[in-house]
Amino acid sequence: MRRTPAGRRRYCACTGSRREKRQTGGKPLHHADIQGSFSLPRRLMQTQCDSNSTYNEENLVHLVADLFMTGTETVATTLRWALLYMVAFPDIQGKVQEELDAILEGSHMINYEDRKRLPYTNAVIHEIQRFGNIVSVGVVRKCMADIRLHGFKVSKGTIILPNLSSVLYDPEQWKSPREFSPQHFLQENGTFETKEAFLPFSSGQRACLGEHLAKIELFLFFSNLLRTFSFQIPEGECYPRLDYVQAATLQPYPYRVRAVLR
Ligand code: HEM
Repeated sequence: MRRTPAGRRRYCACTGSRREKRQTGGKPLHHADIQGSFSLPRRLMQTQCDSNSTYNEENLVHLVADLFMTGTETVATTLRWALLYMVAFPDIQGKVQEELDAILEGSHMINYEDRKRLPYTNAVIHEIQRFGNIVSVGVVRKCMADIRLHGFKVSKGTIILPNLSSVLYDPEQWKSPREFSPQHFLQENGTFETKEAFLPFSSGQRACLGEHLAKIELFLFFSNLLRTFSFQIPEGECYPRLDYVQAATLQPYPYRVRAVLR
């Protein structure tokens, strides 16, 4: 937030009552006056006077904070589950590495398109997300109107929590929902297939905005890590816990891992 030397925020006076306004000799500042004194992004300056625009400094700050929070915690937590499952199920880790070695040429820099040539690796990443189920109860939403949903009346103002675990662990959708099994995403001939019930990013109009970015990040980090290192339980350490700690997302218990250069 930009401040004047006196420490007060400076906004264009024509942006509406919610905005703090600085008076100069009794006259409110107009955005044209502010423009010269500090630099808001040009586009933001243009929308300051448009009361219908939601593109303003306050929203921008919230959006950037959202992106940092939703964009870092989620992928990092999924990768922590990924390494945990790889040390817990070394045979699956071995099969991923076999596939990476067989398909990718030595000096090839992995890119997202490569997932199409790596069905087993892709299936393992999907299973990590399904089994890890990090956003088990989705983001809190509020119903904006009286509606009927599958015969149920939902009143305006009702708080709704989408239960994503109910689909990710649905026994009617998955052969062995409580087991870590990449086969959930593989056809009999080894071809990758996703499922409608694979909804770690939720669905509908307010589904995760970062889904595509998250998928790219997960694929690139996971495949590069497994191509370079083998992950093991350090000598003398117990088999790691696979249950979760409840936080904003479902987290693995802290664990130590040994990364051996391949
Ligand atoms: C493994 C990674 C991720 C998972 C599992 C995940 C999951 C979710 C879920 C379940 C929601 C709630 C959707 C709903 O309420 O129906 C959500 C919302 C959101 N996610 Fe993600 N997310 C991930 C990564 C990211 C990344 C990388 C970004 C951005 C860089 C991001 C940005 C957002 C935003 C902005 C929303 C709010 C969307 C809205 O309210 O319209 N997410 N995410």
